[in-house]
Amino acid sequence: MGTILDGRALSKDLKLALGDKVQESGLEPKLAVVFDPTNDGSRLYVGMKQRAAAKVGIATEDIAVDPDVTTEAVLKIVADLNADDTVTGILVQAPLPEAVNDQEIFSAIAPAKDVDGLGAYNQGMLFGDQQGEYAVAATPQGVMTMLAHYDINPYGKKAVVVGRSQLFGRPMAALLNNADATVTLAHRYTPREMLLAELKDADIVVVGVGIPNFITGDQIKDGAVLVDVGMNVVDGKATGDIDFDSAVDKASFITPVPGGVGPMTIATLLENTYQAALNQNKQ
Ligand SMILES: NC(=O)C1=CN([C@@H]2O[C@H](COP(=O)(O)OP(=O)(O)OC[C@H]3O[C@@H](n4cnc5c(N)ncnc54)[C@H](OP(=O)(O)O)[C@@H]3O)[C@@H](O)[C@H]2O)C=CC1
Ligand SMILES: Nc1nc(=O)c2c([nH]1)NC[C@@H]1CN(c3ccc(C(=O)N[C@@H](CCC(=O)O)C(=O)O)cc3)C=[N+]21
Repeated sequence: MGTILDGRALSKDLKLALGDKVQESGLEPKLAVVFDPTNDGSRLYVGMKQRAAAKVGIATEDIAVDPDVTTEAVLKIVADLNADDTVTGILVQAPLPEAVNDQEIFSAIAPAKDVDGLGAYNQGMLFGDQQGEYAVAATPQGVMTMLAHYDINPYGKKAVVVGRSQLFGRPMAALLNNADATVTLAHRYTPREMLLAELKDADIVVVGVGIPNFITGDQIKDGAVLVDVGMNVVDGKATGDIDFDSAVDKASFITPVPGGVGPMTIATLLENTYQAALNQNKQ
């Protein structure tokens, strides 16, 4: 049976250490969270992020947008937060209402306050594998932290990332590439046979498409590392994109859902928020 990559336990340790760092720093980080309160997922995840922030000494301020809000109105909200010196980090929880172009909003966040690393500046730094201080998207960065914790080194490995969103797949592929894996980035238009051939050959598979049990044990190589980013609700329960029961015996390592990538995302967001406050204080 594969070893469980226990994101919940690791995130607890990270948050404990972070709480100490925040306290010792004397900083007062404040994270502004812009979100659509009519989206059930956003309400749930924003609530989780705020409770976790409070525990490590990071203040939050929520800014709920109206369902009929325009891109212009959200750009104004972001501009005001950029100009507010008491706000050290800004998180725009995706998705915002239909009419809003999320990517345009991410890129309007001042790079130093873009704690989710989703704006063009921070993503550009990541894609160029640039040196220096910049925030990396919390979900893929959390996955890398988890791999490192379990001594899983992507160097020289074949990695397949399924899903290519700005939030997950694109930065995930960039991080694995920067770590010297050979990376395939699959998506909706990857022919089924091509995807299956890639999966059979992959040492590391990271999946986030939003389809319950999209990947099954028979599709993967013996001893593969499986990371499940998917977060679906099936019969009221959090369910991933990997069919855990059929995959666990073939994998060398596997993340559970819940308790895998999700908690790592939150811990990483908080670390990014502390780091942003620290960097702003240096200037
Ligand atoms: N645990 C966590 O911390 C997080 C979990 N999530 C979860 O991860 C999942 C994906 O989220 P997100 O990236 O934001 O979602 P998006 O809807 O933005 O992206 C979904 C991606 O999956 C691809 N896709 C859809 N269908 C298929 C298919 N049949 N075969 C291959 N690829 C396919 C899409 O391809 P195309 O680009 O061609 O349309 C797209 O790139 C969701 O379940 C979400 O809840 C997301 C972020 C954080
Ligand atoms: N700008 C932005 N940044 C994000 O990071 C972002 C986003 N927008 N939009 C939506 C997705 C989704 N997401 C999750 C984070 C944690 C859990 C999480 O902790 N899940 C628990 C389970 C929760 C449950 O039981 O339902 C777990 O996996 O153990 C889930 C999902 C962050 N996202």
